[in-house]
Amino acid sequence: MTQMRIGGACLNQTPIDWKGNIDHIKTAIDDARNNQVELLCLPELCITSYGCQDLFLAEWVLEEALSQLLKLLDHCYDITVVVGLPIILEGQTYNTCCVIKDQQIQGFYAKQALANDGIHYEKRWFSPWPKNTSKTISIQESDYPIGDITFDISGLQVGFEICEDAWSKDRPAQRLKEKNIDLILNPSASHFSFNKKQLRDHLVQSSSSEFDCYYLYVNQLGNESGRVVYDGDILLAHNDQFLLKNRRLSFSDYQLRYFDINTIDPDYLPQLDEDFTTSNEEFAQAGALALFDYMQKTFIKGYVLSLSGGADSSSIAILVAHMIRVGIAELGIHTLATKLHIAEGSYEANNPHTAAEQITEKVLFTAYQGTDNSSDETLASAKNLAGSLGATFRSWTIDSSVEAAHQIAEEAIGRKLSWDTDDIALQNIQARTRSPLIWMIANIENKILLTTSNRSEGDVGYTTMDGDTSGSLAPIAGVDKAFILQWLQYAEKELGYTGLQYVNNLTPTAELRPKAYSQTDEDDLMPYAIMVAIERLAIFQRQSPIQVFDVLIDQLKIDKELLKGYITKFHRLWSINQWKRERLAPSFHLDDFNVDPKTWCRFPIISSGFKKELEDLKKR
Ligand SMILES: Nc1ncnc2c1ncn2[C@@H]1O[C@H](COP(=O)(O)OP(=O)(O)OC[C@H]2O[C@@H]([n+]3cccc(C(=O)O)c3)[C@H](O)[C@@H]2O)[C@@H](O)[C@H]1O
Ligand SMILES: Nc1ncnc2c1ncn2[C@@H]1O[C@H](COP(=O)(O)OP(=O)(O)OP(=O)(O)O)[C@@H](O)[C@H]1O
Ligand SMILES: NC(=O)CC[C@H](N)C(=O)O
Repeated sequence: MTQMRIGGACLNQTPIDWKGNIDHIKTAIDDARNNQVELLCLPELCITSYGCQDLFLAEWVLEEALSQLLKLLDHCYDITVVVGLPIILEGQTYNTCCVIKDQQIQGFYAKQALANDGIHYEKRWFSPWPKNTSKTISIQESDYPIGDITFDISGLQVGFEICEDAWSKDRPAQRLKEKNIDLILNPSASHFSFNKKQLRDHLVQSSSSEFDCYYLYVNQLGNESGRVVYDGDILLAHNDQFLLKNRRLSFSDYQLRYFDINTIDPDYLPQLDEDFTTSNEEFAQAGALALFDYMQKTFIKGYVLSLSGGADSSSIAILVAHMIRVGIAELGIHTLATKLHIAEGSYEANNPHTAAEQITEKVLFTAYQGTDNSSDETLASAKNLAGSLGATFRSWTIDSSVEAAHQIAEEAIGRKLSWDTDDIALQNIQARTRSPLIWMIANIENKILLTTSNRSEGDVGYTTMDGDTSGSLAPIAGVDKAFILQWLQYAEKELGYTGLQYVNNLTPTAELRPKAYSQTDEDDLMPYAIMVAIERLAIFQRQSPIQVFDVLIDQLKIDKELLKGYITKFHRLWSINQWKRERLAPSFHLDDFNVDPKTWCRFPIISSGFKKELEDLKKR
């Protein structure tokens, strides 16, 4: 029974940031060595970073990755390190991890099952390694084994699964069991989505008993390349028991956890950190982390937000403020400020509460842009919320610009505009008039304009293109409106953002029609709860309109014709608005699906719009 201190380190990497990535790797190795860790596992593809996309098709990237690996060897003294990188062999690129023991390469395990569903497109870049085979790769005149291989590390028999390998039916672990492997290492890049942690936990725990081994799982961390957040799990299990479990979604560059396996010390206890459990907790932390990494990695000076006092824009203001507050709590004031490029001396270094407000004022610029159709309630809501967070807040009206646009358009078309004939155009010009002003502030302040699009709006195109869609990052476009509404209640009551009390008492409205029309989103569309139910079946579960109807007629207990109307409206609006989804700003993947064509959901821009299927539904 080989006793050994084994460890895992999650890393927050960035595509082709060679220096930054290697620095994180070296720091984690030093930390591990200083703590007498003998075997350290790092995440999948951590030299290049996982999200390099088509850069993996560029030969120079593969060459540079190998050259970085070779430069890293010297640093791997008195320790065994598992480090991930792409490797090219006989014209094929493989997703591998390299085992380095005391500065010497021992070989490369190559991934067999490539992740190619949901947000993953690995088959575009990599070839799957055929099971039960291995080859030799020559690097600088030395030969190393590569493929479906295992390693003897100081008497410990070690095998691998790289991320998707473990999620596939024909798992390498089944064959590793036959080889009496002691330890399976799983370097991963497994993206965050609500409640997915439970799947990972189950995978690691059950693998340890099913394959009768220690199972160590190490995930990538943070918003690596713009859209996707990685949880940074470090999990170790044996005999169905967890021995290591860290708190996910850390703001640190890396986290290290280690454990002495096969120890004879009966008092040596599992080290299990408290973690986020609910989707509400996860949304707050993952959203804040995604914005934090976006800001620190792009070197921008902060965020600009057109703040209406309604649910969508307010939820984004909270996420930005939360980024600063949890960042201070985890990293301390100075480190958080440094990472956000905030000058020392511009905040109180010893008072977290005051510093949070001072940093929020610098990072977040908000503006209320009223029209005749805006209400006192939304203005008060926006002002109070911004004030409670310490954000910069300005208020102005856009009526004169809207009026000027009316006059020019009326002259151009030779008639007066009216709400009876030009409803949508008159709504859209207001949303569009807000856009140039708030973009201008973003330009002046060198900040990113956040767009407030949510997933429900994306479904049905309930948003003005180049108006309220304006912006270069859409933090909440991955979640539906019903989720946002209930999350705001949670944020007020559980996270202590009491400035939300006004927001939480408003009914969602675009405030684009004159007040006499008393416009609400749900009157324009349908109840959000119904839209979310239709969306889940039609988009996530890929059911036909009739299949959606058959499920919901039992579930919702609403009038048959009314339900048919909602389903028809959803599909009609979904189809004609694909072009809009193609133009939404990049968003974070947070739920188990999204409607962003660049990640989870592809749909034709031109289609029949479910013509036959909706006619069939009518006859149901
Ligand atoms: N297939 C296609 N491919 C490419 N482009 C296409 C297209 N079909 C129409 N278009 C173009 O798109 C234009 C229509 O799109 P767009 O101008 O965005 O406007 P549209 O989608 O017609 O209207 C915007 C909707 O969003 C609602 N809204 C707006 C703003 C804020 C809020 C809120 O909740 O606060 C709600 C508003 O009440 C209205 O129902 C057409 O005039 C046409 O030029
Ligand atoms: N009076 C306003 N001042 C500033 N921005 C506004 C104003 N009205 C609308 N906007 C911008 O347009 C976006 C779209 O409006 P929308 O109504 O969809 O969102 P919301 O107002 O944040 O939430 P809700 O839909 O719950 O009212 C807002 O999020 C905001 O960015
Ligand atoms: N990198 C991967 O192989 C990821 C795929 C895996 N199914 C996950 O999401 O965790």
